[in-house]
Amino acid sequence: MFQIGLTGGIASGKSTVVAMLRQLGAGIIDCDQIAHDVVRPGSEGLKAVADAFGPHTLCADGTMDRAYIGRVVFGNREKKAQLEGILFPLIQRGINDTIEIIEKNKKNPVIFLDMPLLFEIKYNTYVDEAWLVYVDPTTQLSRLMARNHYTRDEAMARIHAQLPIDTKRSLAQVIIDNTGSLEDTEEQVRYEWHELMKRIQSGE
Ligand SMILES: CC(C)(COP(=O)(O)OP(=O)(O)OC[C@H]1O[C@@H](n2cnc3c(N)ncnc32)[C@H](O)[C@@H]1O)[C@@H](O)C(=O)NCCC(=O)NCCS
Ligand SMILES: Nc1ncnc2c1ncn2[C@@H]1O[C@H](COP(=O)(O)OP(=O)(O)OP(=O)(O)O)[C@@H](O)[C@H]1O
Repeated sequence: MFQIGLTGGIASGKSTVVAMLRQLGAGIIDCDQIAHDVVRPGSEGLKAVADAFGPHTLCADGTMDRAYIGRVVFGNREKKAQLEGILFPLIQRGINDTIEIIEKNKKNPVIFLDMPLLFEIKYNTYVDEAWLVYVDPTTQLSRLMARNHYTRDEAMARIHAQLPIDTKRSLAQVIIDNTGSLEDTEEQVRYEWHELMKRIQSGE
């Protein structure tokens, strides 16, 4: 089944575009959601993170203190690599399981993997196409700060934890520019979806 890696910078609008693609009939794999699932309370993933990052990893209710871990890893290359070393294999297993389920259902002509780190972990070599949700850096910063109530420094630490958006632009086959209005983005998504259906039907 045709697989597309959908990526972008943090707060570029991946979830927003994914909602539009789901409406059009795409199968979706949300890697952020899988990353949350693998550290659910009582999971092997959360135990491994707590063993590595100490007692502050856990909130009183047994869930992972995401804000604490975020403060530790964003802006610290070694700590981020340590967390990724624990979670990536578990996330990969979750992706494979989900692809199997979607392919068995045979309801979707194409699967979009919503993967923030598609290019960072070179996963683009495993998919048929890479689509980028682009947003200009100024708009990205203001949307991230508004959505997560981060300070400018907190937002920048997260933006700089990924490849520069222009590097991602050079690696993508399709670019959806989400800088403008949601209506403008929706028009681009519809156009690219219909172009994709033509490519799949012609067997390109
Ligand atoms: C560090 C954590 C705990 C912070 O949790 P928090 O709830 O604040 O953020 P959330 O998980 O919603 O991620 C928000 C955005 O941060 C960015 N981000 C997440 N992980 C990473 C990473 N390892 N490197 C760079 N950016 C990342 C992505 O753009 C993501 O969409 C969390 O991001 C995490 O567990 N990251 C490691 C797993 C991972 O790499 N997931 C992303 C790819 S699947
Ligand atoms: N075209 C747009 N115009 C105005 N606001 C937008 C637009 N697209 C997205 N947003 C807003 O910007 C924020 C980020 O969008 P979204 O959550 O879809 O990004 P994301 O790439 O999925 O984020 P993350 O990397 O954190 O998962 C949200 O608050 C969303 O409502």
